[in-house]
Amino acid sequence: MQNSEPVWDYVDEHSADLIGLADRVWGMPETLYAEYRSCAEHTAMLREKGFAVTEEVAGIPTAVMGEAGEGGPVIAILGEYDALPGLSQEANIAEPKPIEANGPGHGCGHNLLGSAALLAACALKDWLAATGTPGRVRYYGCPAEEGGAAKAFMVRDGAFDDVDAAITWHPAAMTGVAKAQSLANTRMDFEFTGRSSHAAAAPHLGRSALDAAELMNVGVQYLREHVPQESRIHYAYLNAGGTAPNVVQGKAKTRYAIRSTTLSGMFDLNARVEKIARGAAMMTETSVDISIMSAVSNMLGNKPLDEAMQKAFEALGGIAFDEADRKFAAEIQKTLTPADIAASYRSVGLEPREGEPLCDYVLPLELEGEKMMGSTDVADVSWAVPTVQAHAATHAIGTPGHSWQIVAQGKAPAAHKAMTYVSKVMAATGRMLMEDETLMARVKKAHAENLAREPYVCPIPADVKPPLQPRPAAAAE
Ligand SMILES: Nc1ccc(C(=O)N[C@@H](CCC(=O)O)C(=O)O)cc1
Repeated sequence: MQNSEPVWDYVDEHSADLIGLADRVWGMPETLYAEYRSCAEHTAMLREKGFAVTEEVAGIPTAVMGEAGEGGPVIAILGEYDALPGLSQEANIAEPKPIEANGPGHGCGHNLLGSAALLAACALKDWLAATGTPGRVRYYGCPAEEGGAAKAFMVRDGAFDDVDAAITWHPAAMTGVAKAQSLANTRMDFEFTGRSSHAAAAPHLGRSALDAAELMNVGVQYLREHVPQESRIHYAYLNAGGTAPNVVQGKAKTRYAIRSTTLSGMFDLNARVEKIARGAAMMTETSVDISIMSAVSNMLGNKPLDEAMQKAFEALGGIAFDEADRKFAAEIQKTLTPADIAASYRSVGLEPREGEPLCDYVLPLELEGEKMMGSTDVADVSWAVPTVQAHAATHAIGTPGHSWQIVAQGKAPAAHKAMTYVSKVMAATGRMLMEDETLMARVKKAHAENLAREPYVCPIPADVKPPLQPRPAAAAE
């Protein structure tokens, strides 16, 4: 049973347009600061819906902001539209089939994320206008969540300085308020420089940068025993020096992701990994250049905001999937292992169940699941302003993140239902914040208490700029 809520009709009025946007963005997957076409689509939609548009937020060409309303509190709704490399996949089939070999794909559902956020902003805009309520709603189109920390750069640039609270969501297997838990994460690059030489004729004259990179990795393997349990350290080779074994490699480059449950813990860990890199350079008589590519904080929670959003979820009830939705989700589940399916339940604190392809209920707020060990740049917004995040079931229970199965389900009717649904949850939460001054006061008090415990230090050094990508020729005017 759905109780009535003044903003929901406005969501329904705009939902067809925004579902169209989600499907178009699905079809033009763009990664890490190259989201020129997706951002242009979001910008055009903001204009069509009558928002005042600010382009290139924080100097990032693929970030956009739209505002509507006057006076009152400022509520930010955060959207994303970046895709992932290597996950190209056709829609609405339950077998792996890339559209373009090794091409990008929406493997984290950000085509839905951005569109549903913009839909919620449209509904709040109409409601503000219809009721004459003082208040402003902003849609922030944020690029490069996957590794680019765009929101952290936007926070650093002051993009949220006059915002009172932020609302967002993420596509998921289960529906409910997202627990405020994520790891702070620094992406640090290590470029070793040695001296190349003939590996057989004059090895004694060479100094191997590849050896240095490998010794650093070995050093970090030993470090793992002596770090707090919930740390994560992983790496990729950006340059292994070349393909010729008869060359002493003069250059090698790795990228590390260094993660911890707290900001201060991450800063400690960063310093320890840096020491190992310098040790490896010393051992091999090479030099190392260390730079931070991007970094995000851990997520801060806000109990009064979580409780307000839970009310919106409960007023709305679960997502009304139909038999066709369940049938396709069941087909997808056949491509998953029992462990995949059990993991979805355990992550939210439920015992695994059989014969349930889609989540059509709302999780209770008290349910304690497993800690989320990933990272997100929403966390930096959560330090800047009180922030709440919803999860809505856009895909079959058990679907792993960053998989072809997410892409395949990314413009299915079930995903569209979840998108409209979660827009209603976000719009209702925003409406409560705009109307209820005592709620806003409690939300702000909880936020101030969080910051009093540990102040925010931007995890990105002052001299590091976002790794922007040039505008592709095809997208130029
Ligand atoms: N609700 C979610 C938010 C983020 C992610 C995620 O996979 N994030 C990436 C990138 C995170 C980052 O910005 O450091 C990661 O953890 O590696 C997954 C679910």
